[in-house]
Parts: sequence; structure tokens; C-alpha cells
Amino acid sequence: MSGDLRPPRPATPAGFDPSRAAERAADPRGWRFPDEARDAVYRAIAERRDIRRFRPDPVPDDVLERILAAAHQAPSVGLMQPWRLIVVRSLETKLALRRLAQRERIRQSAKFSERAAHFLDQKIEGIVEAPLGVVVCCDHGDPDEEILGRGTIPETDLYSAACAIENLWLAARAEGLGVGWVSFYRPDDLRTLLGIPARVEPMAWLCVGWPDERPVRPGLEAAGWSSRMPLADVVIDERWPAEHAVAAPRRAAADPAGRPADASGADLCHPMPAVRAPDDRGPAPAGREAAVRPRAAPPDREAAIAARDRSDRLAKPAGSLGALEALIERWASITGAAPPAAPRAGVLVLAADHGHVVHGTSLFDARVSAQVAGAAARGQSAVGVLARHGGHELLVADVGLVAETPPGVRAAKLAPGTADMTAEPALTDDRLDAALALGAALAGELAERGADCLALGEIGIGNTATTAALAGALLGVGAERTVGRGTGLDAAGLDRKRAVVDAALARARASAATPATADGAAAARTPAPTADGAAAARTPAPTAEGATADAAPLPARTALREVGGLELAALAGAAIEAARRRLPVILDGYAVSTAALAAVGLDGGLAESLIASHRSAEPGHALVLAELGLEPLLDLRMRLGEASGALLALPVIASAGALHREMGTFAEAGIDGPR
Ligand SMILES: Cc1cc2ncn([C@H]3O[C@H](COP(=O)(O)O)[C@@H](O)[C@H]3O)c2cc1C
Ligand SMILES: O=C(O)c1cccnc1
Repeated sequence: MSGDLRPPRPATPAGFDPSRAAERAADPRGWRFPDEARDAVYRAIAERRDIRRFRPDPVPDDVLERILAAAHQAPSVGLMQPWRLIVVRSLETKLALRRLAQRERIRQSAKFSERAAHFLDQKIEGIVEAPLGVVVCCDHGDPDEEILGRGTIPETDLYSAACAIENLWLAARAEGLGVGWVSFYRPDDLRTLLGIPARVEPMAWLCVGWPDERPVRPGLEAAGWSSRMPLADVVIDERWPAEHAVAAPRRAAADPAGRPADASGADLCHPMPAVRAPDDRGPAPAGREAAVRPRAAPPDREAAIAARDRSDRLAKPAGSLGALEALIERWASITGAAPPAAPRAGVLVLAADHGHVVHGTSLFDARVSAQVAGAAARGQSAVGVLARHGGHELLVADVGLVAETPPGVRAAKLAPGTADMTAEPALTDDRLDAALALGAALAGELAERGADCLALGEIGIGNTATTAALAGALLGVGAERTVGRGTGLDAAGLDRKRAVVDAALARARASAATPATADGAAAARTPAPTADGAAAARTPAPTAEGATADAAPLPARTALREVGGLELAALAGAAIEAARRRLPVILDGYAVSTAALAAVGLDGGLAESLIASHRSAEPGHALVLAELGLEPLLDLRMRLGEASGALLALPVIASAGALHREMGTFAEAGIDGPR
């Protein structure tokens, strides 16, 4: 017993396992996992995929907690644990992020090939499809706090948070959960949406849910985009090789054999952060801004998923109907079903005049508005012909013509035109309210008469100048970006129109910034609170190219009141009413789309009910559509108005409906599915 003369074993140091030095020396590999467990780790790594399609089934809380705990076990420099994990379940938030991502995609679309655009499309849809969003943020904390290891490399907190993302991703794979990393948004947009403070970096939106695809190799590789580089290309012996001898590591070309390896799972492009202005789409604002309460019906996710599932089963290559598939899904999410094979539109064309035409903002005289409205009602103008041939019900209404209401046109005049927007607010608050209500009533009337959707149009000499001012006010940009030729102004006319629009914008911005007055109109002049509680007039907005805007955007109600017009305000009311009734709103050109942008400012939920028919030749239209996150179905370089573009898109919508409803599935048509 006393034969063992070795000194007593020192106690195991705190935080270590009980192995002895001799044991470790005898079996240096003794710390490894049993083979099966080790293989499972490598398998999770090798079979991790960036997932884009998700089932709607919920993720149980215990599974979610395990993957969040895995993220939280990531290594971090100085044990700073900078990650913050925001779990998002709200459909409203997911829809809002999808809009932001769509907006970025449209803004940057020129940079993408068709293939890239397709990948991004799918990625963006994943935001809404996945039951969960996990936003991984990095809290930079106090830069002066001493953190081990951060001294020379300040980005170490980001590196650490990236490890947390990978941990979550691998754990999710082991659980059978899919993760899709989305970074196609402006960080400031996401900050505003989720109330994230400026010192915190939103690094990734992770879509998390049960996958509705089980890819054996990366999507980008399957599409022949690129493939995993050989290990030897990325591992360097001892020293960086001389640059002239070996080309810098680059992405490998596609490997047609498709080795089962992964490529980047992250987005194709990371937009530079830019300052994004809050708008007035936050909580219902106080005072007059609140006159129109959010009323849009929520999207029907189940119907949208059912439509997508059917699209996938139809006898065609997956996704081959392109934008029509997105259209069908949107229609289903609005109405509960795919488009009918012959949708009947209620065509609402609202006519009014504009005070600023005295400055020569149109090639035509104000009296022409009523003449065109009369011709429309008689079936002689463009919308008259298209509505007749399409078999759609057409309602032309005078909501503010200077001339007498022509025969055949609904008499609903609120005023003989607007005031001159360069000199005073184009509308009073009461008139604006009346116009919103009138548009809603007219839309309701068409809905009651059985319309499947609402096609919106306008008539009003000078209304492209009003539209340019409204778009400028809503987007925080100047006339340079929003004014086009309208009915066909020459260069001098264009200059005149720009000057008028800039003058109106300057007056409107000054008026909106004026503090309270005794007449009680003050509430309406104060920028509405935004999602993060700040004033709307805080920061300039990014413009379509991502540059900084000229000025702070104005709240929608303020913008409508300051520049008008009566038909645009009534169109906004009509769009809101249609969305409440689950009717798709088919936008026409520049004027209608800008009215819809104002309507979205009054009721954010409306955005999901909009369908863009065409892109007008008016240059500002693209800006407005991008802001709405909408891609038009057609681009025919039209610049007519009246709802002509909306009616031209209806046969496309009808065809999408017919295809969706009447094509056979692979099984029905006896066609073999993909290998
Ligand atoms: C004959 C005629 C028919 C039209 N139909 C639509 N518009 C379109 O042009 C007008 C807007 O352009 P601007 O701002 O340059 O005046 C609106 O009436 C719009 O509906 C017409 C214009 C004219 C002249
Ligand atoms: O795009 C439009 O809506 C438009 C363009 C020019 C004239 N009227 C309307």
C-alpha cells in the first residue's frame, strides 16, 4: 500500500477535464469524438445548404432554443459575446423586409444578369415563406471598453458574430431545419424596422424553417454558376506566393460534374449601407395624418403557398413562368385564389384639373381635361376602347374638373380644380379628406358590382407636373429626377415645368416645417411619427441609384395636401378601399403609381395589394415603382394615362390565371418530372 512513492496527484485545475499529462502524452488523439459523432459533425458541415424555400409549419420552441443556444456558444474575442439574436415571427415585419429587399433588387437590377436576378427573387421570397426570421446583430458596444484581442483588429466583434451565425446554421442542419442568409437590405432600413440602435450592426437576416427543398449541392453550383474551389487553391504553404507567379485566389468556374460541395450561401451582392429616411409608414400618426386608419386586409399566406405549390406541380420546368408565377402568388395572397381565367376589372378613371397649369406646365389647355373625360365615357378615348374590348366596367368620374361635368361622366365634383401648388397648399385638409372618401366610395361601388380587381386611371391636364411634385415630396428628391415631358413638352417647356415643380416643393417643404398655428391645422403640418418614433423629416432618403436624396421626404398626407391633386387623392382613397375589400389594385402609369405611393404612406398594408401594370416613359415612374418594390408586367414606352396601361396588362393577368387553373400537373399530363 505504501509501495507507491509517487507524489499525490495535483487536483485537476479548474475548467479542465481530469486527464493526466501522461495520458495525454500516451494518446494525443484521446480528446477526439467517437467516430460516429465525429462523422456527424463533418456531415453537418458538408451538407449545410442555403435554403430558399420553406414550409409554413411552425418551428417548435425547443428546437429553436437549441439552435439559438448553439449560436450563443460561438467563440468570441475576449469573450465579448457581441451577437444579439432578434427572433421575428410577425408577418407584417417579414412583408416589410421583403419590400425593402425588393426595392434594393429593383434599384440594383441593372447590375444583375437574369440568373442573378432569379436567385435573388427566390431569396427574397424566403423572407416571407419562412416562419421565423432570426436577425443576427453585432453590438459594437463601447469602443473604449477594454476587450482582450480587440486592440489591433477592431472588427473582431463582427468576426465573432459571424461564428455565431455559422454555429446556428450547422445546428439547424442537424435538426433538419433550413436556414437562408439574406443580406439584401440597407442596414439602416432594418434598424428602423426593428428599432435597432445605431451602434448595433444588423449582420444577417436568417430565414429559418422546415425546408421545402433538400438540395444535395449548392444552388449556385447546380445552376452552373460556380463551384467549390479545390482545397489546394486556398491553402497556402508557409508564405503568400509571389503575385506574379500565382494568380490571386478566385472563384472556381462551374464544375459540370457537380461535386457535392458547397459554394457561398450568402447573398450575391451586399449593398453599401446608406442613410435611409424614415417615412410615415409607422404606427398610425396623430391628428389629421390619422384620418385614414390602416384598413388593408392582411395577406392570405395559405392561399399564396397553395398557389405556389400548384405552380411547382404543373407540367413545366420549375419557375419557368417567371414573373407570372410571382403574379399568381400575389393575386392569391390578396384574394385567396389564383387569378380567374378572365378577370373582370372595375375601371375607375378619375378626372380633375390643376391650378398650376396657368404657368404652362402642360402642352394642353385645362378645358381639354373635361373633353377627354367625355370622350372616355363615350368610349372614344384609349381607356374607352380598351375597356369596351376587354368587357370591363368603366366608371369615369369628375372629382374636380374646372369645366362642367360632361355627359356620361359621373358628377362628383369636389371643387373646380386645385389651388396653384406654387402659391399655396393645393388642397385644404377638408378637401383632401373628401377626396379620399370619394375615391373609396367609388371603388366600393365597383366592388359591389362584382369586379375581380380595380384598374385605376386618371385624366387631368397638368397632372404629370402634380405627380412629379408629389413624387418629389414623398421621395425627398427634386424636379430634376421626377419631371418628364407629359403630353409632350419641348425642352423649354420641360425647364418651365421643372421650375414650377421645384417651386412647389420648396413651398411645400417650408410649409410642412412651419410650427403650430392657431387654426388647428398644425397637427397636419407636423411630420408624422415613424416606426422608431423620430420625426419623418429627419434624414434624407436614398434615391433610386442609392445616392442621397435632396431633401427630407414629407409625410403622405402633407404631400397630398400641399401639391394635390383631387384625382390623385381620390385614387389613393380608392386603392385603400380596394385593399380593404381584398381586390387587387392594378396600377396604371406615373400618376396612379404615385397616388398609390401616397396611399401606402397612409396605410402601409396596402402595398401588398398593388400590381404594377407597366412602366411609363415618364422617367419618375421607375423611381416610384422601385420605392413601392414593384416590377411592372409590361414596358411598352407608353405615356398616356387614363388606365390604358392597366387595361393592357389585364390579358397578361388573365393568361396567368388560365395557365394556373387549366394546365395539367406532371402526373395528370403523364409527363416525367425532373431527374
Ligand atoms: C388628348 C389627350 C388625351 C389624354 N389621355 C390621357 N392624357 C394624359 O395626359 C394628361 C397629363 O399630361 P400633362 O401633365 O402633360 O398635361 C392627363 O390628362 C393624362 O391622363 C391625355 C392628354 C391629352 C391631351
Ligand atoms: O405615365 C403616366 O401616367 C402618364 C404620362 C404622361 C401623360 N399622362 C400620364
